[in-house]
Amino acid sequence: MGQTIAEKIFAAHLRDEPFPGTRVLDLDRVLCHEITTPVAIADLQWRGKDRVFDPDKIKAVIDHVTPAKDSKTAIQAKMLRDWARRHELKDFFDVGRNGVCHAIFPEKGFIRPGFTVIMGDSHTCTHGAFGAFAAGVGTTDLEVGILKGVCAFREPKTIRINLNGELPEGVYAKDVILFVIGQLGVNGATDRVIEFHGPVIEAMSMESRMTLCNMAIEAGGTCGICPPDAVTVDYLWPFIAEEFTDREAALADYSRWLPDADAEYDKVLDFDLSTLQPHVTFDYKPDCVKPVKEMAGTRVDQIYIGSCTNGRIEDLRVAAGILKGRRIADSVRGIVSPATPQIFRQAMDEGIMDVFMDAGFCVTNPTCGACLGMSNGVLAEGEVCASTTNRNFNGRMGKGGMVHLMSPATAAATAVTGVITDARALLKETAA
Ligand SMILES: CC(C)[C@H](C(=O)O)[C@@H](O)C(=O)O
Ligand code: SF4
Repeated sequence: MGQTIAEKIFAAHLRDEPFPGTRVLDLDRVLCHEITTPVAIADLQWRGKDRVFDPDKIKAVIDHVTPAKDSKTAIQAKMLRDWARRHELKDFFDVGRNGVCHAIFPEKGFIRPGFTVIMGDSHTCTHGAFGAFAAGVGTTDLEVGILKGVCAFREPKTIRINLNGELPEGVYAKDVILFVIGQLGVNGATDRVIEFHGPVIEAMSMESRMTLCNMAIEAGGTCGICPPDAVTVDYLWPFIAEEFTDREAALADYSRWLPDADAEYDKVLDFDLSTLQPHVTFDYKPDCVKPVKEMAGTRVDQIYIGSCTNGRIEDLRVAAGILKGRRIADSVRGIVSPATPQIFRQAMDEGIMDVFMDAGFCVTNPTCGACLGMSNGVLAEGEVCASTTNRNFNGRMGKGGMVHLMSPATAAATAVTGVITDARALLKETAA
């Protein structure tokens, strides 16, 4: 019987099969941040097991609230920092060099096709964009991962989603994933891996594929996976050039992770996206989605562009394309958080930061901050935020606040008008 991508990765990493349906896998990466890892560190210390399985394979960053905003977050950061130093982790990103975990780790080339990756963070699924199996885990699994470099998973069942056609202009990966979550529902992929296929994926950059896989968890998915291809190889080339004679050789090697033609899927879904509209969420669940035009005119107070979903250079470029020569509405405040220092610098070099500042945006350092309502843009009760993030749960960005999830293009257009707006209308104006 043929295998899916996840089944191939599982077979190549199998360490043990303690019970039928459960597989213990060797891990290639254990990723850490300052919110969940300190809990694991404290417990390992308490058990007298303050050790790490491999200081090269464990990567750590302070990203959720940084620089620290109060004593609590300062202590969390210090615990991670002291631990990273104590165990001589090869890669640890502290203030000044830090960025949002799911943006900075791929940017440094840490994720490769066929890898197994865990992190104490639900959006670890992002890394599946590279053809890896990447899953968010709880504290106990994180502790075992740190200590032994293994993790137990259920046998992977996969939903295959074929994204057919060609995305219309002004429609982006975020619109695709919001639409897909709307179709699946918030539990539609629970305990399932989502394999994305089709011409829409093939045409996507790695940044867009990360946006797509990032929100697999919002449909309950363990991991979103894109098949590795020439786009993957091009993105990784600076990091893998010494391993392979040329890009063709890398592509040939990575092709072993592609699913077999006779792979068995739990479900296969086909969507033709040739007429897809920009999408936005309403209410407090990520599967409550509508075309932007049905929400047009909805008042907002704040616009947030950033996060592990949409804080990458491609996102900032799209938003700046709409903001250039325009100012945000007097009734709103705009906040942009480039997801990593490299993205920040690139945006400065390309004049994108000037566009944001001229438009009236506040530019913050790279951090999760506002995304989970912890710093740099918390909403007051009754306030509404147009946001490029991935969660619209009640109070997510501040108690009593409401979040509408959307693409960077829709967010930028909404900043200009002060109400939810289809960016294509503004783009037409620019062209005229
Ligand atoms: C802090 C962390 C545990 C959390 C997560 O796992 O998702 C955060 O990143 C989020 O997005 O809410
Ligand atoms: S940017 Fe938001 S969703 Fe992503 S890891 Fe940070 S808090 Fe979680």
